Amino acid sequence: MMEVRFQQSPKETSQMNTQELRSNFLIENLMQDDKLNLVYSHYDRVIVGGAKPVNQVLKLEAHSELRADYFLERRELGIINVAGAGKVVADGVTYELNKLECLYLGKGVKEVSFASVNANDAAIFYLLSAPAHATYPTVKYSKDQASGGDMGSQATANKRTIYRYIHADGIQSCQLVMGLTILEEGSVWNTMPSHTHTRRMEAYYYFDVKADQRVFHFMGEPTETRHLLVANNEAIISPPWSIHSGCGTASYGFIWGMAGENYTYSDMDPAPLADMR
Ligand SMILES: O=C[C@H](O)[C@@H](O)CC(=O)C(=O)O
Ligand SMILES: [Zn+2]
Repeated sequence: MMEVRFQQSPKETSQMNTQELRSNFLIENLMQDDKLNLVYSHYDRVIVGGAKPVNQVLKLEAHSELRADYFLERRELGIINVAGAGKVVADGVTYELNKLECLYLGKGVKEVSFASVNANDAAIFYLLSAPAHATYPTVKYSKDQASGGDMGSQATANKRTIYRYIHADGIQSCQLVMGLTILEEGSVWNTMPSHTHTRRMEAYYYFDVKADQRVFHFMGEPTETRHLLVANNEAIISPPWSIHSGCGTASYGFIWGMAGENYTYSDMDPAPLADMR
């Protein structure tokens, strides 16, 4: 199933109540047993998806909205598994994907399916897709192959490691940039000080959030911040003009991904705390 979400202006967003914010920017129920769910965002035409195969093999279908013969006819796809051992089959080739391994599939791959190795320890695949106009090769990366970077400090409760998988110095793509961030135990803040990049939208997917914990995710223009209460395995569509930053009630991990004008991970416009409201 695929849901389509259109864009919202900064002004419109500033007038939304909690439920309106949630239904526009939060993706609940992304990961459901034996389902492949997709949300098509009109911000840079990025598709956020989730596949949780338990007893079944799940196929990536071309939804009619794409008017394409197959999903990756004019798109590229990044896949990261956040749970038990899994398998992705792409045009007959099987790729085993363990927790926090990433697979990039380029434009032109016709058949894609997802399966778990053990039904009682199912894989959970997070998917992020953007339009593509050239084919880059299929590449798999483990977490160790990703270029890492330690950020933040214990004193500001944001000691974390950033793993970049799909980016200029890693797996090559047309426009997709993708990786993940792991917070150290006791660290709860991500992306603080926060930033915007009006040249690229961003999608967040929070994982390893304990069942009784939550992340307060902050969004909005730097001078009009709002928040969303986020539980495990939920995703967020972050408009290009919005900050994206979160504070958990315990540590967690999240997958970030971007698409849009440029391909420069470090291109960020800082939103200094003193200027934020
Ligand atoms: O544009 C980059 C993204 O917002 C994230 O990579 C930031 C992040 O993972 C972090 O600071 O924890
Ligand atoms: Zn960002």
